[in-house]
Formats: sequence, structure tokens, C-alpha cells
Amino acid sequence: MAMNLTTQSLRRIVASFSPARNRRMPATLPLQTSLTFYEYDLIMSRLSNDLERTVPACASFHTSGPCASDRDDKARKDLRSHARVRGIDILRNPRLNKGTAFTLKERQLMGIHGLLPPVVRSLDEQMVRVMSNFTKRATDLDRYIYLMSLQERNERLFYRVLTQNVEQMMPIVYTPTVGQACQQYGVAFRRPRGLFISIKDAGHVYEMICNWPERNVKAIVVTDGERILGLGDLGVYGMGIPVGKLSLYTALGGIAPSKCLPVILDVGTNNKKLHEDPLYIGMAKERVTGERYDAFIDEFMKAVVKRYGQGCLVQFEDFGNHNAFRLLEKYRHKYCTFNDDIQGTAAVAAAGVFASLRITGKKLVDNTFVFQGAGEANIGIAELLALAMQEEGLPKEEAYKRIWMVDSRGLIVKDRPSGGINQHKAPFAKEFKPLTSLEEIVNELKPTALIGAAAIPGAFTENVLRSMGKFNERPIIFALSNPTSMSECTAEQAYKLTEGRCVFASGSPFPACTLNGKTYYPGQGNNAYIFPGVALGVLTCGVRHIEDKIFLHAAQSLANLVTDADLAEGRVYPPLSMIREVSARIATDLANYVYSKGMASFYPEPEDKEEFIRSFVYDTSYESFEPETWEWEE
Ligand SMILES: NC(=O)C1=CN([C@@H]2O[C@H](COP(=O)(O)OP(=O)(O)OC[C@H]3O[C@@H](n4cnc5c(N)ncnc54)[C@H](OP(=O)(O)O)[C@@H]3O)[C@@H](O)[C@H]2O)C=CC1
Ligand SMILES: CC(=O)C(=O)O
Ligand SMILES: [Mg+2]
Repeated sequence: MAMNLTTQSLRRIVASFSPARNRRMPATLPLQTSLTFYEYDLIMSRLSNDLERTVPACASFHTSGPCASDRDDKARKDLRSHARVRGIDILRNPRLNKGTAFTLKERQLMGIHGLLPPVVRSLDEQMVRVMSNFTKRATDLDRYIYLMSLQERNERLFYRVLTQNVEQMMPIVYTPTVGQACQQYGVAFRRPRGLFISIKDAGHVYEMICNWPERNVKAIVVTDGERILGLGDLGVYGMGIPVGKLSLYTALGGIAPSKCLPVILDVGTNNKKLHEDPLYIGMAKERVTGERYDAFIDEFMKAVVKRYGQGCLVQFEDFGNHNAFRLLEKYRHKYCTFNDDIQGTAAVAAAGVFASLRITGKKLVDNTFVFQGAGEANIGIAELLALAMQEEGLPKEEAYKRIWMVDSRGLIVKDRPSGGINQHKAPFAKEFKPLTSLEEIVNELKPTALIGAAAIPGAFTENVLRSMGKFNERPIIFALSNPTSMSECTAEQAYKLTEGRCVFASGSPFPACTLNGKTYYPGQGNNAYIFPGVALGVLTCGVRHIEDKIFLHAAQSLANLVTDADLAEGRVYPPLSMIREVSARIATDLANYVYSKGMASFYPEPEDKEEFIRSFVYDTSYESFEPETWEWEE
């Protein structure tokens, strides 16, 4: 039963306490409440003690009882924090701070009256000020720094701004600007955000994780900074990526910020420029590799489970190729984990391909794919497309036959004189002559789809694009490399050189492009369409191991959300303005799927999956700290 905590009922609680504490009694509060600071403080500390006793660290995303919903969890956490924090410290705590939105009564109760300008503003009014400040900044990097400082100051306002202006904000907190911010992290750095664990701390990783103030973390994005977007090894400067990805966990997936932890594992950097950078904030030494590296990652994974439980999701992000695949294999059946660059990217690209088929009118198996790049992203996509073809009844070898890959040494063919074919590339190697130029490869193979993820800017040359237009009525061209500076071609080049016939998507956003009076809206083929929804589904349903079929399912779910109107405008993804809804729908579809396959561990199985999923979505409205408005279950 919900109960309103009135001054009267609070008084009753006070009466039941022992007034043994020796405290100064301040003057009674003005305004409606007649509680004294003494009474108020007593209640808060009593609540704090009770909560410490009664709110256990949740074993899963949601447990029964006090953590039944995110909102309850949050309200209790606010109470706990509130109980300990008073005065100026409230304003310094981004999770509690509401800035000028604190009411007069809250200001008086919490000891912050006079520490803010006298005006009281609503969240919407605060947003107007933020947007005005945001647009006045001279560069995107300035906007990034501005938004990060807002996140440090007032978390709810930050997320309200982000969720209500996704199209405008995503290119700043995410690709491409986050790439620039990482490159200049030494300058952009203001306050540390997330957990920095150095290999020098090996042996103490658990204790360091325990230093993180949140006790109910459910999602970690971790990197070692070796392959940050297509920008290479940025070492600890890569911390911008877990921070940015987790902002999207909350803004797009609705996972509360208190449940998210960004981590950078500092094992050094092989980027010589950083060794000489006086502003570098990490270990300016060559990367540690081999057994010591592996033991460090193992220790990290064990420490995560020890601190946050087996259900804590660990998303590997922007690891170097040589570690990404083997760590995925090592941990995928042992922990709740996935590699976003391999599996998340696979799902978003496959979804784009599935949606494209409605334009080209072809079946998946009727396509010939050429992948430029045979790394994490493209191997992931190729494998998932091969799996999708097998699901359509094609034998595995036949599926691989339709997929051609190109790496830094050229077309991947059997017994290639230049070698370099590892176990991930081998299934795609063909009996064919070795070719090195992409133009030549496209002319020989006449692919229906060309997918680039090699971080070679301009790799889709004029000749390549024209050839794609010559061989196909509706060529599929995906330029997936990030950030924008690494893109294989621009949207404009792709549309112009194929007379507006191509089906185009890019990893980083490109503006709409008008050609012969028709406007095309290029879709953003970025894993941001996948990981927030998958994470939400996995965490709420208690999925322990994230199989590839989950990503295939997410891809199909995303493709199904593309409308005919989207396709008519040239989009193979729903518009970014819909991405929050998309994430909730993917999570709901996943919930249905994982329960039907026995992959969920949260029981009893919720009847209405959509309502179940949506009940966890983080609410960006402010919590009231006026005791009269509190409600909780008895
Ligand atoms: N849109 C999205 O959602 C995502 C985009 N990406 C982007 O994809 C890009 C690649 O990432 P990832 O796959 O993880 O990186 P990897 O380092 O794992 O792979 C890069 C691949 O590119 C190949 N390559 C390098 N030079 C050339 C060349 N001249 N011609 C052809 N191939 C070449 C490499 O060849 P070799 O094997 O011989 O070294 C390797 O196979 C990045 O820009 C990244 O930002 C990544 C994840 C998600
Ligand atoms: C988008 C992403 O994950 C990448 O470019 O690495
Ligand atoms: Mg990535």
C-alpha cells in the first residue's frame, strides 16, 4: 500500500526514536512544514540506517521487495544520499542537484537556501537555458565539454536534454565529436568520470572496484583504448568512449545512470605521440601484452562478478583486434558479456541489409557481398549474415560463398602469397586470383552490396561507386567506419555517383542530401541502434550469456521497425529521433524471444513484456525532496 509521508506521520516516527543524540536544535522551519531541523535530521538518519539494513545489494537487475522497480530503487537511493548529504554538498552531487529547480522549501530543508539564485525554475525552463548555451558554443568540441560539465553538475537535466534532442546531441556525446574529444582528452579533461584501473594495480582490482560509490551497478562498458573508433591507439584518452556509450545506455536504453560504470583498463599505449604528450593522463609506456595482460583482464572480470554479481553485463568496446576476438571467445560462455564492435555492429549492419532487401527486391541469399576490411566489425557482420542465410535454409559453405572479404593485403583468397589469413578470415577465403585494388575487385566480382569498415577514408573511390551503380539497379553501399573523417565516402558522393540509386548508410551521421529535386536521408548504421536495447532486454530478463542468435533477433527486430516511408526517404534505419522507442521495442522483442527459448533467468515470467520493459526505463523528471510528497510501499 502506498503511504503519503505527512508531517504528522513523520512526527509519529520521531516520537518512536530515542532522542539520545546530542544535537544543536535549530530554529523551526518557516513555511508549511512545522518539522524542526532536528526532527528532520533524525528522520533522515533513521531512514538511512533502516535503508542500509533493508535494501540489500540487488542480486539481479530487479529483485523483489525494495528494489522492485528502478524508480523505487532510485527514490530510496536519493533518500539515502539525501540523508547523508546536506548543504553545499547537495549542489555538488550531480545525482541530487537540481540547480535552480530546488523549491524554496527544499532549499530551506536541505540547507542550501541562499546558495542558489533566488529564482525557482522548472526543468523545462532550465532546458531552454541549456539549449541556448549549447548552440552558442563555437565548436563541437566546446559543445562536448559543455555537455560533459552539465552531466557532472546536474545529471537529470543532462539526460532530459539528451533524450529530448537526440538528433542534435548524439553527434556530440557520441561519434563523431567523442572521437575528437578522445584525441584531445588531455585538454578536454575536467573531472574524472568512471573508473581508471592501471595494470600497476593488478592484485587490487576488486578493492578498486569497491571504491566506486554505486553498489548496484548492472552494466559496465570497458575498453583498454587500443582501437578507439578508427583513430587507433589512444590509451587512457579512450575513456571518452565508455563514458559516451553509457550515456546512450541511459538516454536510449533507459538504464539508470547509477547502474552504469565506465571503465578504462590502462595497460600502456603504443602511441608514441602520447608518450611525449605532457598532458597524457595514463601510463606513458608500451602496452603490456601476453600473460600479464591476460591475467589482468581475468582479474578484472572476476572482480566485477565478486562486487556486482554474475548478472552484471560487461560490454567490451574498442579493444584491438588481436584481443577482441579471443577475449570474446574466452568469456562469452562464462560471463554476461558481449563485444559491441563485433556483435553489436553485426546486428546493426545486418538490420540495414534486411531493410535494404525491401528496396532491392532481392532475397538475402541472392546477394554477393564484398567487405572492405576484415576486422572486428566486418567479420562480425559477415558471420551474422552467414548465420541469417543458414536460418533461411542455405548450407553454411554456400552462405560463405556469397561473402568476399578484403583486408590490408587485398582480396582474401586461399593460399594468398602475401598471407595474413587468420582463423576468422579463413572461412571466407575463396579459390580465386589474388587482387589488391578495390576497384579491380568490384569490377571482377560485381557485388550487390559493398560494406566498408577498415578506417580507410575515401576507400570507396569515384570508380568504385560508379561501378556499383553500373552493376546494380539499387546497389547497397554502407560506409561504416568512424568517425566521419574515416568514412569510406560521403553520403553525397554515394548518391551522386550512383544517380541517387544506391541504398546508403554510414557509421557516423551525414546530413540529408538533395539531388535532382529529391532529398535523401542517409541512415546511421551504428551499433547505437542495438546495444542500448539489447542491454535493456538482457538486464531486465536476466539473460546470463548473450548468444549470437540474440543479435540476429535484435537485427530482425530493428529491420521490422523500418517503415515504408523511411525506405522511400532513403533510410534503412528508423530516424534518430525514434531511437529511444526503437531501443524499447528491441528490448521487448528480445524479452519475448529469450523467454520462449529458455534463456531468461528472471521469474515469474512477466505476462506483459512491453509493460515490464518500460517499467524499468529511467525517468528524467526531478524527484521531489519535500517530505510531504514522498510515497512508498508499506
Ligand atoms: N558503424 C559502426 O557501428 C561501427 C564501425 N566501426 C568502424 O569500423 C572501422 C574498423 O573497425 P574494426 O573492424 O574494429 O577494426 P579492426 O582493426 O579489427 O579491422 C580493420 C580491418 O581493416 C583492414 N584494413 C586496413 N587497411 C586496409 C586497406 N587499405 N584495405 C582494406 N582493408 C584494410 C585490416 O586488415 P588486416 O586484417 O590485414 O590488418 C582489418 O581487417 C573503424 O573505423 C570503426 O570505427 C567499428 C565498429 C562499429
Ligand atoms: C561505433 C563503434 O563502436 C566504433 O566505431 O567503434
Ligand atoms: Mg566501438
